[in-house]
Amino acid sequence: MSQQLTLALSKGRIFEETMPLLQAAGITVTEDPETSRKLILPTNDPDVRVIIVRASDVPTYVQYGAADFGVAGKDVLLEHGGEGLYQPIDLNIAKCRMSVAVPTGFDYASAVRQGARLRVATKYVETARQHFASKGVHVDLIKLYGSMELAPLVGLSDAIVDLVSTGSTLRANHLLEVEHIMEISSRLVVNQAALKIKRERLRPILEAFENASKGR
Ligand SMILES: Nc1ncnc2c1ncn2[C@@H]1O[C@H](COP(=O)(O)OP(=O)(O)OP(=O)(O)O)[C@@H](O)[C@H]1O
Ligand SMILES: O=P(O)(O)OC[C@H]1O[C@H](OP(=O)(O)OP(=O)(O)O)[C@H](O)[C@@H]1O
Repeated sequence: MSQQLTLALSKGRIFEETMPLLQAAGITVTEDPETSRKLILPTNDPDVRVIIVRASDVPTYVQYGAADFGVAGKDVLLEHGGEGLYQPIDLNIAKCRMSVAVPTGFDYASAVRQGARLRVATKYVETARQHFASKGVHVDLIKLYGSMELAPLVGLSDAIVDLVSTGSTLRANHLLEVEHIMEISSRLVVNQAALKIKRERLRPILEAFENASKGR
């Protein structure tokens, strides 16, 4: 009996950057999530389907087995905690870094030296909490769901923890990167039960992903 496989992806850069890896496994998604309103997309393989979810929801769908595997950023996986997930491959896609940034006029180093309590806005509260705790910096974390760069400009926070790639969003908002927290890329995540039950079906796909991502 053939086994159905469900892959969870988010729209945008993860979907786009995963397509060449899927193609290396002989799988083509036959509808475009940017134009289709469908959340379950067919592929050329009748046993493989792709579900479109929010980037931060990918680990949850995979954890509970609603998807057998998915692609999620390290930022998202650290916030989720990784429970129930096997993370075999760094796909080397959607690369960026997580950093602390402040308005250009704010003397972050002095504030930290003086032991000031800083208000930090971020979507990544768990990672930020660990980062500042490891440096002994006192912070009040303010949870946001997007557009972190706005927070210090309107007095919501002194600093932000956000993702940076080209730096153009920071520059456009007169913010300066003052600390590098970690490099970020996206990983393949697999439901632990699916890995056992559907091992034979998953194996060639995981191998193709691994080989294709090595060359990146
Ligand atoms: N500017 C960037 N350059 C490269 N990779 C990035 C960039 N911004 C985010 N990423 C990576 O891509 C992943 C998906 O980002 P995307 O913008 O599609 O979702 P999101 O808006 O962060 O998530 P959600 O919709 O759940 O709020 C992030 O989790 C991160 O790992
Ligand atoms: O350093 P940059 O290249 O400016 O990228 C950084 C921006 O990218 C991400 O946002 P989002 O995914 O909303 O932005 P994007 O789609 O414009 O990259 C992130 O939250 C930053 O705001």
